[in-house]
Amino acid sequence: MSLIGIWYIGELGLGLGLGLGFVQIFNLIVPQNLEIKAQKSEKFRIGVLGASGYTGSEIIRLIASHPNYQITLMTADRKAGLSIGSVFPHLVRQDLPDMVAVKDADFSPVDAVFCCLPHGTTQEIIKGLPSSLKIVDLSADFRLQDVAEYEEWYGQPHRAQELQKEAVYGLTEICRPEIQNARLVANPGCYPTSIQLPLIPLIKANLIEVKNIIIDSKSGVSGAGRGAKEANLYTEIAEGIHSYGVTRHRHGKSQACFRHHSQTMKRSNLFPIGDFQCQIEQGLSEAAKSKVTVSFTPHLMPMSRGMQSTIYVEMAPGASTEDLYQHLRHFYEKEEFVVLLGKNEVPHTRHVRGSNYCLINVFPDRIPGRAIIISVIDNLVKGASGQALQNLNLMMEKMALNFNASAVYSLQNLPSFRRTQSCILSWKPNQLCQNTPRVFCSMNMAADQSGDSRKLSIGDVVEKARRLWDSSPQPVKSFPWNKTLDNFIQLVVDLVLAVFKYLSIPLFTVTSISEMSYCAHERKLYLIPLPFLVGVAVAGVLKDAALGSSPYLEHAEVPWHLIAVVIFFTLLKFPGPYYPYWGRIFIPHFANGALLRTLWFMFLWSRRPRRTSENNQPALMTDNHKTDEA
Ligand SMILES: NC(=O)C1=CN([C@@H]2O[C@H](COP(=O)(O)OP(=O)(O)OC[C@H]3O[C@@H](n4cnc5c(N)ncnc54)[C@H](OP(=O)(O)O)[C@@H]3O)[C@@H](O)[C@H]2O)C=CC1
Ligand SMILES: CC(=O)N[C@@H](CCC(=O)OP(=O)(O)O)C(=O)O
Repeated sequence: MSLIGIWYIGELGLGLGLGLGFVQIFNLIVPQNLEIKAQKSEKFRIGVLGASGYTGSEIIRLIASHPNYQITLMTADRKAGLSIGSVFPHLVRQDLPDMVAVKDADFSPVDAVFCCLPHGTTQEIIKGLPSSLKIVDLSADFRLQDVAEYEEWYGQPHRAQELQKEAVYGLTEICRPEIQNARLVANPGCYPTSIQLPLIPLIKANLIEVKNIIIDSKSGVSGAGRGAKEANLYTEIAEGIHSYGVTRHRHGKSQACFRHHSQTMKRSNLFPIGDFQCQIEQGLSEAAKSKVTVSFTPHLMPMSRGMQSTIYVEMAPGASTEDLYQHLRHFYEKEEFVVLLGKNEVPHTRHVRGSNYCLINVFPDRIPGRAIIISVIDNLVKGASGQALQNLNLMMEKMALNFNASAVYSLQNLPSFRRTQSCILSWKPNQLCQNTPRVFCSMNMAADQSGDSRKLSIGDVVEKARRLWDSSPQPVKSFPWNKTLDNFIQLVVDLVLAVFKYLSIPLFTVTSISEMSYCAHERKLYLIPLPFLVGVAVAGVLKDAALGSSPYLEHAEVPWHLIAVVIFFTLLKFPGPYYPYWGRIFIPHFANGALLRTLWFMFLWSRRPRRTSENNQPALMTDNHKTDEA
């Protein structure tokens, strides 16, 4: 029993020793494989169509501190030809190109675009964009899956029906896998975002009834865009609130109608506000797998930005508000931007100004069996540009992997790229210093207004580190940190390999002793040379057969055929104690013979004369080459 134990340990030791010996030889043969190349990260080039609008300017503000994006193109309509600083002074320190008209735009230096244009205009423009571009569209033009319904609501055929087929709805937290693979993402509107984020998980979990859902939403005036409209004048909005699109808002319910505040304008300027199967019902019906109809009334509030949706629902039989709350909390616990507040805490629009958060809470209604859900967002960030940036981050993640595939770029830079999904958007203007210059939120943004003060995320810590880095003296910044790290890693690897290399010799000795001891115990010591020599011969035959089958192997950078032989014979040795009697006498020695001969081949391989770069061709020896050499 003890002999078998020694034999078994010895066998494991030999396998380990040989494996590590091969690693060392592999290392000698292809040192360039371990070389970590410190590559300077390149940035994706971004176009913002509609940069002079509210959502466009928010995209620019958010991208200003994005480590992987750089804006190379901006368009405007009436403001074409102007600099962004002259339109939005809070962006004056940005080093950005002037805005141009879409028809004059050059899309060649662009990898992806945010399309922040009015509905209707967008389809035509997107249709004309190069098909290589990734697109996040903030308008309503690609949100409805059925183009017939688009036609019904907008009174004209959808002008990019092929694109509609590939468009993916961009409710980030719900549609993440589809967004990752998309080329064209239809960003949800602000109302549908604030409503669907709490409702879809509850409907999917059958925790609420899909009938009798009542939604009361309130929006800041920036939701209507920057264009001058009589209904959005200060005197029309201040010191009061009003509902609009009652029973017929395009996000909520289905009747051809026009934006309330346009009604004093000429009819040709009117804006259709009805989508037949509107977004909210489209999303909720998909979650419920049956038609869902909601009561939805939007309101205009005397505030520049922010949105609250108060949602009244009937709970499923047996469900409690605690169940609803716990389900949502669990559903979003790994999400950076959707946060369930503590018990009894009421979400305020003030708490999300300028941030990408959606704050949610669930309260019991006084009517038994009903619950009240409150959800707040910033309509311009989570309701538009912030979510659009989240979506582009997802879409570009795959591209980042191919971006510089030859280098270790993906390993070195992808984590930081991923982090941008959270840290870049949880950036709190006026609270944390970013890459200079600092960019402030355009509309009435004051200190402490934008973030959730309780939340100190990893993003904050990263930002602090970045601040520290930015303020470091130049010698610290120019020190070759990457190379130092590479050298350190190389040193550790060399040390580990050296330790194992010298360990493999005693391990091999122990192994041989254990195998011979077993044979001696069985009085079969005299038989050992036989399987050993057969193993030696078989290894030679296998090597020659491999080289004969593929001439590439002779000049390959790595002796794959020898590695394969080693793996085969090591595996052959592993089940040693379980072989029948004669198998235990013969097989380990047979494998040892083959392994030793293969190790010798590897040693010769590592000492073989290297080809020079001029002599780098003859991987495949053609007859011509042979003649030339002769
Ligand atoms: N505001 C919000 O809260 C939300 C808006 N959205 C959607 O995002 C899109 C943009 O909204 P928002 O930024 O508020 O709108 P704005 O009115 O503030 O901006 C519109 C932008 O589009 C440009 N533009 C207007 N007409 C044309 C045209 N015919 N050709 C080319 N460019 C044109 C404008 O240029 P110029 O200024 O030079 O005229 C401006 O840059 C809309 O589809 C909107 O529904 C979605 C969610 C929320
Ligand atoms: C206050 C105001 O006018 N709000 C806009 C909605 C903004 C929004 O949700 O964006 P989408 O239009 O792109 O969906 C409206 O009611 O039409």
